[in-house]
Amino acid sequence: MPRKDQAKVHGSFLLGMANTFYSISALSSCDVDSLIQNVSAEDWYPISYLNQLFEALRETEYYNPTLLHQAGQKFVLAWYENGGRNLGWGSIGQIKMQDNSQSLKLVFKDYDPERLFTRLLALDEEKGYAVLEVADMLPPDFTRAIFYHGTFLWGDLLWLDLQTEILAQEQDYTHAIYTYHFKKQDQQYSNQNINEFIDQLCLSQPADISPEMAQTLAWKLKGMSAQYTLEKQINERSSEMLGKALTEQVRIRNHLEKANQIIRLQSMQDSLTGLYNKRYFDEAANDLWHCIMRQQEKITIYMIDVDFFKKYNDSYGHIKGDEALQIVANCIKQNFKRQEDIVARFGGEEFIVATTDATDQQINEQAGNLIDKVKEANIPHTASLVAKHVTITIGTASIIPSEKTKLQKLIKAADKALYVAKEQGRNRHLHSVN
Ligand SMILES: Nc1nc2c(ncn2[C@@H]2O[C@H](COP(=O)(O)OP(=O)(O)OP(=O)(O)O)[C@@H](O)[C@H]2O)c(=O)[nH]1
Repeated sequence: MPRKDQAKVHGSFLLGMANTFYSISALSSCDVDSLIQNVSAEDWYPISYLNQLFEALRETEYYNPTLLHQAGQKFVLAWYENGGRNLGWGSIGQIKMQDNSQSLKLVFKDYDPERLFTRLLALDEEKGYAVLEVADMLPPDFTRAIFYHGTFLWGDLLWLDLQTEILAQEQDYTHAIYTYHFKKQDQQYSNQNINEFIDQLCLSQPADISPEMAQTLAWKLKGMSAQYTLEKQINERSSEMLGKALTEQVRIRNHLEKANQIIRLQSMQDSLTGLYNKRYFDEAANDLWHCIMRQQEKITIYMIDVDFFKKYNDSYGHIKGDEALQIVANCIKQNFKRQEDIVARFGGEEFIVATTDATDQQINEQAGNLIDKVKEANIPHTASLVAKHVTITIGTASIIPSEKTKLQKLIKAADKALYVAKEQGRNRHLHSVN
């Protein structure tokens, strides 16, 4: 008798595990047959050999299903799979066999008697055979693939045959009663007398399921199958709904983001000219003020006012007045293009710019250029008292910010310069000397 962990495997063998179910059940009985023809069940393989074999198998295009290693319930198996190759390992946990001093004991493990029907039809410890009946939802092809026409050593039990009685056929499952025939391993049994033994066994121990029992089982299994189908449907439906909900959530979020962006933009923009509004200017100029204070540079404020704009509105109408303001706003935008320049509509026909222009010359140039740009825009203004086109007046003031000074004071100084420039005749620029 071989040691339990070095048990000898007799005959051919093909084992499929649940996770390889698809590849095996996809084979027809005929395919399984031809595969088994080439199976060579071998003695125990040492693990080092197995490792070598694993490596070799990776290089091989085709190979046959072979039990590479088995110790008790644990096994390692290689098999051919649709032109590819596969290796499996696992254990048989459902039924555990124990060998207690030569006598056979069956221990049912991990069994839910409510779920499956199992019973020992026959057990002869002296002769060493057992017949086990199991009702399951495993399709016969799968079960046959596990035990197909081979002998399988299970503990010290040799599996001999499998008979199937179909109870019910569902869309996904065949509910069946499987009758497993085991015998205690004994070297004296050749393949031939094993077959004789099976014949005897089948004759003497037919699986007897009463019609009532068969009906109860079929009903139970149908219930399980229906529950499974329902769960599957619910899962599919809930994932579909979840998918839709997530898509909707993303859509709403994008929509909200866009809306927020618009609101943010609207809250800082003047709708007529597209320039920043006064509120934004106050915040941004304040930041610039503190930044410039740290760097001890100059900050300059430009106050820009359209001349005789009331007269313009009176002569050309409010809509034309709006258009004129847009053109002037555009000229200002074109004139102050540096990143740190803050250009805003201060209110009405008045605009404000904060820059870091440092020298009087730079300030004069910028203001002069802007006056020229507005002139070049050539917006007719026959009611103006200083030109035939729209003109602007600019007042500027600059300072190196400090804790003692205030931005508002600088704006006031620029506004004062604007006022003085207006007094001096408009269409000009005046820089505050303070
Ligand atoms: N079309 C139009 N007019 C505006 C807008 N905002 C303010 N105004 C007009 O701008 C004019 C400003 O008039 P005033 O403050 O007297 O200034 P002004 O006529 O330009 O005179 P000076 O600045 O002294 O040259 C008013 O008639 C306002 O109605 C606007 O958005 N669109």
